[in-house]
Amino acid sequence: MTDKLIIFDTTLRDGEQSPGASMTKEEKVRIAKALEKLRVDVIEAGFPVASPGDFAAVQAVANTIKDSTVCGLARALDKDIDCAAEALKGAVSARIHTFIATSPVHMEMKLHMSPQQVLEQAVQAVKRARQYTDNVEFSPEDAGRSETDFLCRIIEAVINAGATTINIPDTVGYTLPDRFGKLMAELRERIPNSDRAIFSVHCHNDLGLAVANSLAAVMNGARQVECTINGLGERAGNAALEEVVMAVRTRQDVFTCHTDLDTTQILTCSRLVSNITGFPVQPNKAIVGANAFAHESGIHQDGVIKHRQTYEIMRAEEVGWHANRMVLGKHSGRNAFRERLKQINIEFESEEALNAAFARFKALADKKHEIYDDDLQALVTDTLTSEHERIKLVALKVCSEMGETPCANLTLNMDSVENSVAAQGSGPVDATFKAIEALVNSESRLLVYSVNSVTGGTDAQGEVSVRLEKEGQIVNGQGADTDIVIASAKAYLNALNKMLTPVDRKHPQKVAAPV
Ligand SMILES: CC(=O)SCCNC(=O)CCNC(=O)[C@H](O)C(C)(C)COP(=O)(O)OP(=O)(O)OC[C@H]1O[C@@H](n2cnc3c(N)ncnc32)[C@H](O)[C@@H]1OP(=O)(O)O
Ligand SMILES: CC(C)C(=O)C(=O)O
Repeated sequence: MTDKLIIFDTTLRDGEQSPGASMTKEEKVRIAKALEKLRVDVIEAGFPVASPGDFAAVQAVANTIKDSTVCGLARALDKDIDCAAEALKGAVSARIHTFIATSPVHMEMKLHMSPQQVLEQAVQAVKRARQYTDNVEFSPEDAGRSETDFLCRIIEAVINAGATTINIPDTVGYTLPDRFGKLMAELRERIPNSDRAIFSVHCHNDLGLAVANSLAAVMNGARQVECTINGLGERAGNAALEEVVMAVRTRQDVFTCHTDLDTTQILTCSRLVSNITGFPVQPNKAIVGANAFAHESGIHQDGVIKHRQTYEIMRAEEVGWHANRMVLGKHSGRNAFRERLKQINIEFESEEALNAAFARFKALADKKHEIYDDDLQALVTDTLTSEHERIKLVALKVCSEMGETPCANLTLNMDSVENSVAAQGSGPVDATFKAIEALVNSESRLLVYSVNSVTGGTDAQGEVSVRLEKEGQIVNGQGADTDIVIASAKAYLNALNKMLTPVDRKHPQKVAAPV
């Protein structure tokens, strides 16, 4: 039996630091539940001292999750640590993660502290955290640019103070795999009490090396990897969980460790995170991109038909894809629909939820020849997110003709009252958004608008993402339909519904209520 590699997911903390990826408490809990089902070992749920909203989110995750350890981040300050401990009180298994920067540039220019002061503050922080839990992680921030001698001194001291996990972050994505691997080996070898802690790694992707650096560290003894779903994270992101996990699983000839993850849940997690944050997954993204297991050219197809391993190093099913083409169409019934969704790891909590998704499926099958797994994922996500919306799209008709100003005739149901309006715009989507605003009057600003084709062909579903801003509050919305104008209207309304639902947002005072 090989060693266990601990998977520490930080989608809800470092992932959320990605500009525009801010999540509500409810969204964090939904993602945490999916991560628990994926069987990640540790979920870093947030930075409790950052805001009352993040405190509440970490608390909600801690109170919900039973099978994964829930972790909260804290600077090396008493108030941060006390706050994290308070937020984590309800957790079955809790970890406090405290950090302080150790690179010369951070210590001198940011913290204005000497190395000795940093060392003493780190020790004090770990001791404080140990008063609350015996599961304490310490990170020397910017370790990738820190002096190795100082790293050895501070790590030895924090282990003596009670740190049980030592995380080595490449905070700015500066290191190279070979050197980073050697750093991990050297630290483990030189620090006399290194065997009393688990060594971990946390890499950023500024040079596109986050996964490579993480794997180099694992090859040199790291037994925890910090990563995020879809590689979400500050700036260029963190190491992608799906890539790290599948590399270790696929190359068991090289790695002397394994993870306990249920990898078949990877795709579901990826879709959920993409849907909630509004960050689409690029088609050629490893493991979870739409093309990751698609074969397009004749020679490849010929090889795969003769022997799958000619061009496949993993099976699509291992990460939640269904390798075979969908055979669902407009003549399929509810049971086939339910069965197919079960196979791609989607289950419904109620018969009503299934019926709503089935009705959409039938409407889509009338418009589209083939329904792929991607279409089903988009359709179901759309169903799940639209269940509790205050504003619903009832009807939309757009006129777009060369030489004429495009116009949109729109009917919305707002809090059970139907209203209609006509509006003009510079294009059909613009006219639609103007019509929505004429009825809702949210006074929000459109920051981002993007369209993604879910599958190939002119009858593919368009997946639209929008980002709206109002008085500092930013929300993302998604919508999918074979008609991209309707998908756009759905996405805009999805964002407005989030904005207009005044439930426990990070800045509740800024939520616009009037409809
Ligand atoms: C590498 C990483 O990803 S670390 C995590 C980064 N994530 C975040 O910063 C998101 C959450 N952050 C926040 O909400 C805010 O920055 C807060 C609540 C933590 C602090 O807010 P403020 O008190 O207004 O401070 P501000 O953010 O302006 O500056 C950070 C302060 O913390 C200090 N600091 C930074 N890191 C640490 C640390 N690990 N331990 C102790 N102090 C630290 C800085 O030196 C600075 O102190 P100063 O005000 O005396 O100059
Ligand atoms: C808090 C630490 C681990 C971090 O996020 C980083 O250094 O990137």
